[in-house]
Amino acid sequence: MYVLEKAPAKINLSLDVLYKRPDHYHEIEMVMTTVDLADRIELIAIDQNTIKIESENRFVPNDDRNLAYRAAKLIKDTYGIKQGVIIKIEKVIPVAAGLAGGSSDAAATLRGLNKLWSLGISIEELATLGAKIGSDVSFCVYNSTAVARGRGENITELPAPPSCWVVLAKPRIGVSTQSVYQHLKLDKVKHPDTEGMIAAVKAGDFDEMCKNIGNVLEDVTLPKYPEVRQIKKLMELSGADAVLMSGSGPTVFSLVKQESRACRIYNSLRGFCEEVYVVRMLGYHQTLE
Ligand SMILES: C[C@@](CO)(OP(=O)(O)O)[C@H](O)COP(=O)(O)OP(=O)(O)OC[C@H]1O[C@@H](n2ccc(N)nc2=O)[C@H](O)[C@@H]1O
Ligand SMILES: Nc1ncnc2c1ncn2[C@@H]1O[C@H](COP(=O)(O)OP(=O)(O)O)[C@@H](O)[C@H]1O
Repeated sequence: MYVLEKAPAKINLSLDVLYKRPDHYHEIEMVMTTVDLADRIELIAIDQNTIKIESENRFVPNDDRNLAYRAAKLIKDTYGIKQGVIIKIEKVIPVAAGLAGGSSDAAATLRGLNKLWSLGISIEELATLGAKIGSDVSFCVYNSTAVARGRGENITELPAPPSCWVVLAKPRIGVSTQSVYQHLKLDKVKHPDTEGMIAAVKAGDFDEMCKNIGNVLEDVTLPKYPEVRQIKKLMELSGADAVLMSGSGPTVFSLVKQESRACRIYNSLRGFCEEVYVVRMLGYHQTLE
């Protein structure tokens, strides 16, 4: 018996930080969606009561540090499951990129094991479990478009945004999410209009969506890593409708209506950046059933 799950990357259309909380997390408000750049997760039932991770990507741990391993352990411990599983991860999403690849693998594992072991857990319950693994996992469980509040685990779903091309470019640097949050000067940031973004998504208004795009974490990552700023500039000059850094970075994405422009941005970035992708905006949950 096996189950296949698609684990798409997320992008933050808007990301606002409201205040620092006593538990050292930040209270945030973000509009998030998914793009068609996805890891493939295969879950294979085995008789032995163990969890085994198989991945060929050298940046992905294949032990209990893997977020997919943690997801399987959590579901086994919570529901007293004595069966085991092999989790094969075919990595497509760049690692430590601000695209929540690890969180999406964990979420796909939660959804997939719910099917493999016929547990009948609701999506809300899976999202609550996911929050124990990381702040972005709850959103990734829904795997659609949503406003995320709290530390990221409080999810209100939205309709899929108007579809468009998304060009993603990741420079060869790693960014620590924790450090970016730590260095944020909240008294200095320009807050994005979250309500404006929500209204644009609900109305399916691409131009308004582009106007309301914003991410306060750029204030930390852009000055520290000039290559991220350069990628933004290059995308803007190449005709993107909107350009933003995803999450804490370093990936930058463009939203583009016209395919020919998406190709132009891709080509101008390829000479500068190794990891560049042109994909469609997804924004809704896809299954094989
Ligand atoms: C910035 C965002 C935006 O979507 O994404 P990424 O850039 O990581 O993709 C998220 O908020 C990241 O979510 P995630 O990567 O799951 O974070 P976690 O593992 O829970 O936390 C990593 C660290 O980030 C900080 N953190 C995270 C979330 C939050 N609301 N406030 C915080 O201050 C904390 O210092 C925490 O120790
Ligand atoms: N399944 C996984 N895929 C990718 N990274 C993982 C996974 N499990 C654990 N990690 C670890 O999580 C860290 C953050 O990875 P990732 O989720 O790709 O980035 P981000 O939080 O920037 O979106 C990586 O440094 C990696 O070592």
